[in-house]
Amino acid sequence: MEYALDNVHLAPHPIARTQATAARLLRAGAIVLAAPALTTALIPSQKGERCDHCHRAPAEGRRLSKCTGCAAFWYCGTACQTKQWHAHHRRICRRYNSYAASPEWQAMPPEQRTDALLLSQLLLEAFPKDEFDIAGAARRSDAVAHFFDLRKGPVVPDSAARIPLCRPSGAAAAPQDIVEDVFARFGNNNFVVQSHLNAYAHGVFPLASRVFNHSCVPNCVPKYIITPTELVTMEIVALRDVDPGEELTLPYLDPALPFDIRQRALQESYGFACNCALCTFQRAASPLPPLPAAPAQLAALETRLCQYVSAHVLQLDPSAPPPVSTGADAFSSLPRAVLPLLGAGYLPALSERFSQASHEGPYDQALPIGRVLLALYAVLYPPNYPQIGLHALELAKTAWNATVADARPGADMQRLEDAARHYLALAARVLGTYGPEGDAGGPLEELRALRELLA
Ligand SMILES: C[S@@+](CC[C@H](N)C(=O)[O-])C[C@H]1O[C@@H](n2cnc3c(N)ncnc32)[C@H](O)[C@@H]1O
Repeated sequence: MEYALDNVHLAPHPIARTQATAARLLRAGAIVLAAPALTTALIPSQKGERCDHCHRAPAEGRRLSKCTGCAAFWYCGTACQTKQWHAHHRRICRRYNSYAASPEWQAMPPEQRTDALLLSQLLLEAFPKDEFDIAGAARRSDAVAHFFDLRKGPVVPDSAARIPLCRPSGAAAAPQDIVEDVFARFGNNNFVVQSHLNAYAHGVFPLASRVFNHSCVPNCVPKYIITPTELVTMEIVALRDVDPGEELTLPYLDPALPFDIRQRALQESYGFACNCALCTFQRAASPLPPLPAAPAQLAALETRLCQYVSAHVLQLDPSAPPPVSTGADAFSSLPRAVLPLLGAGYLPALSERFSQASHEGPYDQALPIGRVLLALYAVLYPPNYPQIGLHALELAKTAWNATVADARPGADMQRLEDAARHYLALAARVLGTYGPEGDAGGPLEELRALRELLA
């Protein structure tokens, strides 16, 4: 199989079959590859909220129109409806409601319903005339050819192989071996489609799946471009400058998840043991020492973490000198004393505390919590990872809110404004690298608005 890839070479890989390497110097923010979707399906909570074809949410004052046949698919216009009708919907429109009312469908959890529909659609698109000939289907469409060139995931449990399908009436049912052949590639290849990091659909993007391996210290991330009347496109963005010949990797899961959870998920869903630099570091550090029970001791560890990050990774405060990087990954020279902060439970609890304080106030008190969270993100995520940018934006908004809502005699307005500007500049750098994606508005718009307030 030949791939027309300008920025990427496919080179052999001892375990993962192939790896993508940079064909030339790729700068931070470069779009390494644009991969169109073969098919997508909205998650249940988004049905009726977005167009089932192009995923646009209706503009204010506008409504989506329902398919008059099944009243279960929604479109932003006739162009989208016509495209989806011809792609697959005409064959299942009449069957959809009895399918969705069936006990098998009702028994499925929401994510599995999305995958069941995705599987039904993919079979309809790959075999429009019910001929069920994989070689013939691959000859007709590059995307289908790329899909059948994907690796299968670990063994599919029997129950999952019998996932209920929405089948067209009066047509030959896809043979079970073909259904299983297709479904076996779902768990380790498909993507959760997001807008501003909020999941809203599942999608099959065969070219991206064929090309990129995983790392918990990735140098690229996917983002999703919503275009009227088109299926969503995935763009792979470089997070930093990548030298020619370096492997290009994506995160298959959130690198900030605890080490053992990442390992288990990668083994169960993707069939490999991750040996990236972060996993190697965390494997050597296991088992982690427990978190101290005394609040003062915990606070001392948090201070130590922030000192390390300020000195070597990221300027946490406007008045601090720029960090002196060690040149290695941020976690590799982490002081042993702060290892308890990498334990399961600490990050989610800290994130919850920040979220609560930054929404309810007092905002000034949310800032030190958010600063520790930023330090932890700077250790666990690679530079320019979008979560760092979104969190820096939240910190900037929290500091600005503190200047407005917490205004009181003696409050240090200048310090708060300086903090807001500092976090805003960080957010702009990171989110600027990630670039526009997803729904209109969103973080880049919020950045612009806050910049005007601070001018
Ligand atoms: C989305 S595909 C990636 C493309 C893959 N190289 C190929 O040739 O199709 C996912 C599969 O690639 C392999 N893989 C991806 N990242 C890996 C890694 N870091 N180490 C070992 N295998 C990996 C696993 O077999 C996984 O199920």
